[in-house]
Amino acid sequence: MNSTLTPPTGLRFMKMHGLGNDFVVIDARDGVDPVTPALARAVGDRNRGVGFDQLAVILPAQGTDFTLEFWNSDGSKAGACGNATRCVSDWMMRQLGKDAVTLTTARGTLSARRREDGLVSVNMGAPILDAASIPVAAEPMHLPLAGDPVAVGMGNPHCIYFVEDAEAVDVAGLGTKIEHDPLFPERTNVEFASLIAPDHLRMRVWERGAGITLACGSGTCATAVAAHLRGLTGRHVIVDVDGGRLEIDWREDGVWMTGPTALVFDGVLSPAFLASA
Ligand SMILES: N[C@@H](CCC[C@H](N)C(=O)O)C(=O)O
Repeated sequence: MNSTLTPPTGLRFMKMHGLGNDFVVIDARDGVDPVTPALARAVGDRNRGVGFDQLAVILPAQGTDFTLEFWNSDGSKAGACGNATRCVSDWMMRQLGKDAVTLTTARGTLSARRREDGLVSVNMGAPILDAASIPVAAEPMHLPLAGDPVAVGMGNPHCIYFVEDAEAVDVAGLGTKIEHDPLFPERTNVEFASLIAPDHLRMRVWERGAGITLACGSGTCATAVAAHLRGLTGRHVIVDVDGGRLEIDWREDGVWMTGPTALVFDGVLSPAFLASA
């Protein structure tokens, strides 16, 4: 028997995605958190590992139903990941036999629930609009950069450009440049959005630590907040991203994001792979 294909022991994982924003999820509630930056990079390698945009680790509850931490495929940590939060919350709701859960993340306590249409909503909390907390070294509503972008924090930093045609933007070229702009001491995610109607946006994204992704939940929330603050939209918007459609509702109690979730497969990282990571 080939021990690499059928390891006697190893590390179990699930593969999930929300609108093509894909995740490896490790349930570490019963043991120690196994993830290091090197392991995150190795698992995130789409040729030699499993491949993901983000790695989500479920950790023991801390006064909520569970704790969730996030890694990017470059081995950096992220304070928020909206789509992974929706996907893991959906799985946890099924595990716990509930239609709503609360979770602890680096940005605080979040809540999620299943809607009657089967889509999963998460309250991503209030947007962060003060420069020091985003963090960004300028006035967030009008950054001193060509194109007049807005900075918004959702537990992670976002730099949002409103453009005539999001399809025409060189997302990789501009995204990598802005991600590393000195205005952002912790780097930034970068969104390019165009207005379709006062309740409808088109958005493309460059994610800090992951590059172009098909969707970014926190980025979609940040873009909806920025669009409303700029007077372009109301507080409820549909956002078309490369991987599909998200619904954002900025309410009194926080920014709610709703969309589909998918569990694709589960598997085991072999001892040989873990030893080489
Ligand atoms: N895909 C995510 C965001 C993931 C984290 C981001 N790349 C960061 O470093 O802040 C989402 O759905 O929110």
